[in-house]
Order: sequence, then structure tokens, then C-alpha cells
Amino acid sequence: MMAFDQGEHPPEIEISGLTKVFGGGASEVIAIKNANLDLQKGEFVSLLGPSGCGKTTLLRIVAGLETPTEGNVAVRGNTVWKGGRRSGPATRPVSMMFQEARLFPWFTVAENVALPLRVQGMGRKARLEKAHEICETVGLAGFEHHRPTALSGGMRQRASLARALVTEPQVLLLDEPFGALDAMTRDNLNLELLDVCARAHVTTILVTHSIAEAAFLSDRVVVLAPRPARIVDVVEMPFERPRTLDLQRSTAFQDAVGALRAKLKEGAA
Ligand SMILES: Nc1ncnc2c1ncn2[C@@H]1O[C@H](COP(=O)(O)OP(=O)(O)OP(=O)(O)O)[C@@H](O)[C@H]1O
Repeated sequence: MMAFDQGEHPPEIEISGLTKVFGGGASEVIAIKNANLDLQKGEFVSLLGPSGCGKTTLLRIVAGLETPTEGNVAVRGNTVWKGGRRSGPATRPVSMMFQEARLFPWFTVAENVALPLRVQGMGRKARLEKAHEICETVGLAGFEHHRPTALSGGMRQRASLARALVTEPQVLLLDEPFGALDAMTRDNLNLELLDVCARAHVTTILVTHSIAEAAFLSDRVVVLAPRPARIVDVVEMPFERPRTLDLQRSTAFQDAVGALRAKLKEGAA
């Protein structure tokens, strides 16, 4: 799988003229300035940029959690924001995952994973069955009855990923999901993430500080610059899928990482 045709189908996520300003007067911060971005179904796009360039804010606006100052967002043809105002249906086929696992310590892994289904009103037996299925997919088989405190950091993030996937979302929004983990665990989880996203044909936006992670996972990388926060460029990662860690040793990959680093530098200048 490679090179998504930007014109063939209506975009799965449409972002246009998006601006977000926090505060006012002397404390005004322009977190995003006139961002435009479309994602096709099944595409994996990373937001790459230095701290404070508006990555998390952009993700939260797409999730419907943050109100933009101006602009439009639509997910799967349904308006989320129009002219900076909330619009469209209240429920969306979107799941979000954060850097911290945010699991409830008094629930088991399976109960945590099943929570979004409980919110949707699914009965206990059915939702726990579904949670067990997803736990198996993300490598947590055998740990369903454990409490989160009995898990390693990597396993807690697996549980968090399972919870994000349990509703079979069409769109996955990931805010540095494995940023706090050691490099080896992070590599393994990223490989599994790619596998899950490809199998379910999920459209994914990932926020990351890591140039190599963005290059390895993405179809396209959105390079962001701070002050004023803006999109510097959207760079295609022309690597075949499925990808293996060997890709990272290739000259083509190193070149792509070098090109992204140069774009980041250009944006910071
Ligand atoms: N609720 C808020 N109130 C005021 N300013 C905010 C708020 N949320 C974010 N900001 C500001 O908006 C800018 C962008 O923040 P954001 O968290 O989106 O950046 P980021 O690129 O995700 O940073 P990091 O990589 O450190 O997480 C920052 O200058 C931040 O201080």
C-alpha cells in the first residue's frame, strides 16, 4: 500500500482555515494559524514539531474537545466545527489516546478497555467479551483480570490502545502515545500499531516529537513551526508497506529523516 490518491475519494478528515488563539492582549497565544489539511481513508499522518507549536491543540480540535477560533473541521463528511462553531452530530467515530494511559486503578484491564462500550450502553457480558477480543489483538491476553497497577508502562499503554480500539473507530487520534516508554518497547508497540491500523483501515493522526518515528509510521508528515504556529510543509514518506524496523537502516529512510530535520530547522528560523 502506498501513495494515497488525494483526489479519488472525499477526504476522511477535512481541516480548512483552522485558527486557534488562546487568551488575549499581552497574553495572547496563536496556537494554530490558518491550517489546511485533508486525510484520505486509511491514511497515517503525523504532526511533527517542537514543543508548543500547536500539535495537541490541533488534535483536540479534530476530536471535538477544543473549540477553534476560526475554521472548519469535518470527519467522514460530518461537520465537527464550522466557522469556529460546533456543528453536526454529537457522537463521532473517533477515538483518542494520550501519553499517559489514564486507566482507572479500581477496574481490571478488561473493565477499563470495555468502558467506552459501557458509555454506549452495551450490556456487561457483551462488552467484556469484546474487551477480551481486543486485549488479545494488542498482546494483553492473560492480563484481562489484572489491575492497571500490576502492569508495566508498556502494557498500560497497550490497555489504553485497546480501549481506544474497542469501539472500532474509523479515526484514531494519538497524542504521543508511546512517548514515555523505552526505545525497544516503543518500537514494538509502533509495529503493532501499524498492523492494527492497516488491518482495520483506520485513518490515524499521530502527534510526535520524534522525527524517526514520524518517518517510519507515516504516509505523510506534517511539519509544524512555532511562533507563529503554522504548517511548514506536508512531506510524503514513500516507503512500501508493511514496514519493518530494517527500513530505518536504509539510505532512503535516513535521507527522509534528514529532509524532515531540515524542514523543522527551516520552520524554526
Ligand atoms: N488551555 C490553554 N490556555 C492557554 N494557552 C494554551 C492552552 N493550551 C495550549 N496553550 C498554548 O498553545 C500553544 C500550543 O500548545 P500545544 O499543547 O498544542 O502544543 P504542542 O505542540 O502539543 O506542545 P507539546 O509538544 O509540548 O505537547 C502553547 O504555546 C500553549 O502554551
